[in-house]
Amino acid sequence: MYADLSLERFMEGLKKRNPGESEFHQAVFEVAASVIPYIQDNPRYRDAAILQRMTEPDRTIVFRVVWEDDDGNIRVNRGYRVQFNNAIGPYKGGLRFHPSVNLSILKFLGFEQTFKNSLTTLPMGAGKGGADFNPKGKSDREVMRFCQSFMTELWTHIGADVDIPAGDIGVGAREISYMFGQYKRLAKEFTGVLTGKALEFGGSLIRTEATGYGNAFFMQEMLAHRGEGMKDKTCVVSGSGNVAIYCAEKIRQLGGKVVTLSDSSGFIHDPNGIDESKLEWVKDLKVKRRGRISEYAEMFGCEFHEGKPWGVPCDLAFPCATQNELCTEGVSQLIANGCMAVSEGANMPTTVEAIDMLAEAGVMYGPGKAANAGGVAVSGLEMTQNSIRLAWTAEELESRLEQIMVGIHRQCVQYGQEGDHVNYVKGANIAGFLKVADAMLAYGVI
Ligand SMILES: NC(=O)C1=CN([C@@H]2O[C@H](COP(=O)(O)OP(=O)(O)OC[C@H]3O[C@@H](n4cnc5c(N)ncnc54)[C@H](OP(=O)(O)O)[C@@H]3O)[C@@H](O)[C@H]2O)C=CC1
Ligand SMILES: O=C(O)CCC(=O)C(=O)O
Repeated sequence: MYADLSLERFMEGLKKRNPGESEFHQAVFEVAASVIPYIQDNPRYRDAAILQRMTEPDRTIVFRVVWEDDDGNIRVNRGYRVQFNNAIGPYKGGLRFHPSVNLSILKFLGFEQTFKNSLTTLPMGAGKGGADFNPKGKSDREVMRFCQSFMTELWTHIGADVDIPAGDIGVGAREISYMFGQYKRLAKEFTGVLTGKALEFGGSLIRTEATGYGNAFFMQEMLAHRGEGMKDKTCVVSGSGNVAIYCAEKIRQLGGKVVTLSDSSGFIHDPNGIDESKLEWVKDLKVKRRGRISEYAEMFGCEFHEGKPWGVPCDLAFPCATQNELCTEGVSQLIANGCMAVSEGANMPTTVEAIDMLAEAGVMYGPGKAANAGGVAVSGLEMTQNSIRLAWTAEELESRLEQIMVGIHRQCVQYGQEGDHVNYVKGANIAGFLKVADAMLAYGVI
C-alpha cells in the first residue's frame, strides 16, 4: 500500500491532515527527509506504516485554565498535553508557558521528543504540553494560582508510570514546585510524577544544569571527532534562560570563551568573556530578579544590541533560546566569520534552509534532538532515583550525563557517516527512529 512512499507525497498528506501547523510540518519534514530513504531500504517499516503512525500523536488533551489575578480579574488560558508516543516508555517531556504556545508548537516539540528520548537509551516515551500563559510580569501568587488551576485539570492524565511532565520555556523550579504540590494534594500520593523538582522533595542534582551542560559536552564530542577542542574557542550563545546559562557555564569550564547572551529584547556582547562571577550575576538576574539581559550591559560596561547575536565573530555557536531563531541571514554571518560548528541547546532553533547552508559550507551541525538531550536524560535519572528512593551524587550524575552525550554522539556517527564527514541530522533521526519503530513493530497493529 505504501510502496510509493515519497517525501513529497508523505508531506502532502501530513499537511492536509494538520492544516496551518507550520512548526509541526517543519519538524516532520526534517525527520522524514532522512528517514524515508532508510524506510525504502527496509520495507518492514514501510509496510507497517510506521512513519505515518509516528507522526500522529497517541492523543491530545486540550483544556480551559481559569485563574484569578491579583486585582481580582478572572483570566482564561488554554492548556494542553500532547501524549505523542509511549512505545518505549511512559510519555515524557516538558511543559511550556509562553503566549505563543499553540498545538503546532507542542506537536513539533512532542514529535522531536520521540527521537530525542530514544537517543538517550533510557526507557522514555514522548510528550509535551503547556499553556498560552505568560509568566512574565506576574506575581508569585498569580503564577501559583495559574499552576494550581492548570494541574487541577491535568492531573488525571498523568502519573509516574503514565506521563511525567517537566520544565521548558517559562517553566522552572518555581512552577514545577507549585504543580507538584497541587498534584500531591489531588492524587493523595507522593510519586515522581514531575521531574525538575527541588532537592527537598525528590529532585535530582544536576537536572538544572543538564541541558546546557549536555549541549557543551555534545559540542566537545563533535570537535574531538575532528581532532579539535573547546579550549580558547570564542563562543556565541543565544538565550539567557536555563539552557543558555548552564551551556555558558560548561563551555567556560571546558576552556571556551562565551561573549554573548540574549533574550527576546536583544543581546549583550562582552568581548572580555562572561566569567564565573558574571554568570553568577546573570543567574540571580534571570532566576531571582527576573530582569532583562540589557541590565548586564549597564552592570559590566559592554554593548547591548537589539536583534540576534549571530553577527558577532565566533568559532562556535550555541542557539539556546527558541525555535527558528537562526535563519539564513544569521547563518550567512556565522559562515562569513569562519564559525566551525553549531550545537543546538534549543529545540529546532535553525530553519530548514539555514541547516542546508551550514551543510554546504561544511560547518558541523548538532541538531537539538541529539545535542540538547541531556536535560531529559537527567530527568530519566531523576525518575530512576525516585523509583529506588535514593539520591545519587552530583559527580555520579554528571559523569552519567557525559557518558550519555558521548553515546548519543556515537549513535549519530554510526548512522550518519557519509564519506569523510558526519551528517548529524541523518544520524540522529535514524538512530532515534529505530528503537521506537522496532518496538511499534513488535506490538503489532495498534
Ligand atoms: N529546560 C530544558 O531542560 C530544556 C529546554 N530545551 C529548549 O531550550 C530552549 C530554551 O529553554 P529554557 O532555557 O528552558 O527556557 P527559559 O524560559 O529558561 O529561557 C528561555 C530564553 O529564551 C528566550 N526566548 C524565548 N522566546 C524567545 C523568542 N521568541 N525570541 C527570542 N528569545 C526568546 C527568553 O527570553 P525572554 O525572557 O525575553 O523571553 C530566555 O532568555 C527552548 O527551545 C526549549 O524547548 C530543550 C531541552 C531541555
Ligand atoms: O526533562 C524533561 O522531561 C523534558 C525536557 C524537554 O522538554 C526537552 O527535552 O525538550
